Amino acid sequence: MRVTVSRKAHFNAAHRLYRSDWDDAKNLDVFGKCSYPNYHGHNYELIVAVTGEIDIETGFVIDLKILKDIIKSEVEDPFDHKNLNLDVPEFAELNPTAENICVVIYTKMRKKIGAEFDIEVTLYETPRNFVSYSGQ
Ligand SMILES: Nc1nc2c(c(=O)[nH]1)N=C([C@H](O)[C@H](O)COP(=O)(O)OP(=O)(O)OP(=O)(O)O)CN2
Ligand SMILES: [Zn+2]
Repeated sequence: MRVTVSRKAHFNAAHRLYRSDWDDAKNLDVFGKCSYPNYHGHNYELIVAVTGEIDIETGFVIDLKILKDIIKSEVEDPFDHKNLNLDVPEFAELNPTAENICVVIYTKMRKKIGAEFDIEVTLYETPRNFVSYSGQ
């Protein structure tokens, strides 16, 4: 019997969507207002879902305190109140779209959470725009 345990988190961050090998006009055409040169912010909402067997002794799939601490150290501390393009090394050469941010977070989670667990990361960039990744 596999059960899913989820933890919500949030971070505020600035970004700009653009490709340095495109001129400003093409960036504006493709990425719209998210390509504006002076950056802009989003209130990102994150859900990390961990699926596994319930431990007979504890009744836990995973201790939510452990999940909370992993999300804090891997996502909140490095991303919150940062400029993703300038401050976060993973996005130095990677466009910080919601899709790419979601995959980066999944990869960081995957390194910290045991292989016996399945993980799904859902990232809301706005209340109506969200993406999910589960390593497929
Ligand atoms: N596939 C993607 N498309 C877009 C992304 C993305 O990351 N992946 N990002 C953006 C913008 O950064 C942003 O998410 C869109 O902002 P906005 O249009 O303001 O979104 P809203 O939900 O506020 O828009 P409403 O029209 O009010 O619903 C664009 N595309
Ligand atoms: Zn944006």
